[in-house]
Amino acid sequence: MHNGLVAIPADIRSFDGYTWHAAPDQYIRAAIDGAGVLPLVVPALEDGADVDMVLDRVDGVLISGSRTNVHPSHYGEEETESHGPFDPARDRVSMELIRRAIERGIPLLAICRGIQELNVALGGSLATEIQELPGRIDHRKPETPDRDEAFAIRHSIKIKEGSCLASILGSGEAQVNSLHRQAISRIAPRLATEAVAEDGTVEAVSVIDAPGFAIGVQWHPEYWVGSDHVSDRIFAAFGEAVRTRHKQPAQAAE
Ligand SMILES: N[C@@H](CCC(=O)NCCCC(=O)O)C(=O)O
Repeated sequence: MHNGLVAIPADIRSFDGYTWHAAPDQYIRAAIDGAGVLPLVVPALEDGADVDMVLDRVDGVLISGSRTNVHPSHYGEEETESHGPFDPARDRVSMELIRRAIERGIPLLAICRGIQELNVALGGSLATEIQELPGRIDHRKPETPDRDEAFAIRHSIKIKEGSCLASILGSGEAQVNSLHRQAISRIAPRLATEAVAEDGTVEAVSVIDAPGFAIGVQWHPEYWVGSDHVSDRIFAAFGEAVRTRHKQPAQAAE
C-alpha cells in the first residue's frame, strides 16, 4: 500500500482535438516506486484552485518539469520570444500550491520547472536561454529521439557542505542530467543555494527555516529512479518526509 498522498500540479496540453490536464508518467512512477506514495494530479486552472482544500487532503507536493516556462510577468519582466512557451494555468495553481505547502510545512519536492516556480513564487527571478550567457555550458535537452539519451547523466554539480541536500546525498560532487534553457537568476530571499553546476548555474535550493522538507532541483531525478543512487536517495528522502506527515497529520489550515 502507499504511504501517503502527493499532489502533482498538471500542465495544460492539447492533442487529439482535446485540451488535457496532464502530468508525465515518469513523475507518477518515481512517486510510486521511489517515494512509495500515491500521486494525485491537480488540474491547472488559470482562475485558481482552492489549494488549501487539496493540501488538507495530501501529505506532500511534487512539482514536475515541463517544456513550458513561467511567464516573466511573475518576476516583473516583459515577455519576449525567448521566454515562451507559456502555461499560465500551470503557473497559477503550481505557485499557489508551493507557497501554501511551505507555509503549512507539507513536504515539497520541486523539479526543473518546479525549482524555477519555487524561486519565482518566493520572490526570485529567472534567466532565459542561459546557454547564451557568458561562461555558461549548454544545459538544454540533447536533440535526440531517444528518451534515455535525452535524460542521460551528463554534468557534475557541487553539493554544499551542511546543506539539506548534503544530508541526503553527502556533500561534494554528484553527476546529474540536464534539460533546461532557463535557470535561477535572482534567488528568492527565503531560498538557500544547495548545489551549483561547474558554470555557476544554481542546481538545487532549499527553503530557509521551512517547517518541513522543501527542496528544489534543476535536474531530473525522477527519470532514473531505480538505477541511479542520487535519484533514489532524493525520492526516498521525500517519501520518508511524506510518510512521517501521513502518520502525524498537522491540523487543517484555519
Ligand atoms: N522549461 C524550463 C524547465 C525545463 C524542464 O522542466 N524541462 C523538462 C522537459 C523535459 C522534456 O523536454 O521532455 C526550462 O527550459 O528551463
